[in-house]
Amino acid sequence: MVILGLTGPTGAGKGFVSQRLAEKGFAVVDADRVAHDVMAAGTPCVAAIAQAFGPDVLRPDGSLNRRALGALVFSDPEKLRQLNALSHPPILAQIKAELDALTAAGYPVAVVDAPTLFECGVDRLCDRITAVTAEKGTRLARIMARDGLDESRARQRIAAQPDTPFYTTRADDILENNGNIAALRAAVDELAERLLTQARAEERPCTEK
Ligand SMILES: CC(C)(COP(=O)(O)OP(=O)(O)OC[C@H]1O[C@@H](n2cnc3c(N)ncnc32)[C@H](O)[C@@H]1O)[C@@H](O)C(=O)NCCC(=O)NCCS
Ligand SMILES: Nc1ncnc2c1ncn2[C@@H]1O[C@H](COP(=O)(O)OP(=O)(O)OP(=O)(O)O)[C@@H](O)[C@H]1O
Repeated sequence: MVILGLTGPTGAGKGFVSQRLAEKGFAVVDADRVAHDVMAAGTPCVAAIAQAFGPDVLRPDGSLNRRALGALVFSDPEKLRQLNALSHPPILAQIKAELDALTAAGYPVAVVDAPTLFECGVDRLCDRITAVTAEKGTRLARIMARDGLDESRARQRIAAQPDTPFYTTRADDILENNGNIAALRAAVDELAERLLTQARAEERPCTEK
């Protein structure tokens, strides 16, 4: 199975790209969804987070108060490092397990959509990596609209992530998403064709010299 890692900074358009690849029939593992699963109420990860950050990061029902935790970690690099150290190992283990299951089920291509692909170590599971990028002002406007963030919160979230070259210098392909949705869709469809070609080449028995 060919594994494509999809990464890039917040608001660049990874979610749209992975949704389009899913429409094309590819299996998609959404690292944000996996993160929600491993940090659900009652998990060892949430217990460790509450111990490290205090009871205010929990709701009365024991679930994570994501807004409160986000406000803490996105304004303090040391706290973000601490959260990553607690959350990334179980996220990586769960993604690996899901990819193993997809391989066993015979999928030709799987896509992992992960904003922290490199930080989590998920890049080491991937055959190809595509970085989705867009200009900072565009990303700012997109996440303010999508997540209902005020401008300072949105800027804080962008500042908590590495700059664009961190992603582009480590990726095999770059999808620049500064245009309209139709342009992005066309670029994704072209990427999908290339992935299928690679998957077919891997499946071909080695009878040719
Ligand atoms: C801090 C948390 C609780 C905030 O939750 P909230 O629901 O408000 O935001 P959400 O998870 O949707 O994240 C919004 C965006 O922030 C960025 N982001 C998330 N985690 C990180 C991180 N560790 N480092 C840098 N950017 C991050 C991503 O672009 C993400 O899409 C949450 O982001 C979290 O638990 N992060 C640590 C786990 C992680 O790295 N998740 C990313 C998937 S591997
Ligand atoms: N080319 C585009 N034109 C207009 N809106 C766009 C475009 N690309 C993405 N969007 C919108 O911008 C928002 C951010 O895109 P998306 O959620 O795909 O980003 P992301 O890279 O997954 O971000 P995050 O890491 O924060 O989850 C979404 O509401 C999406 O619909």
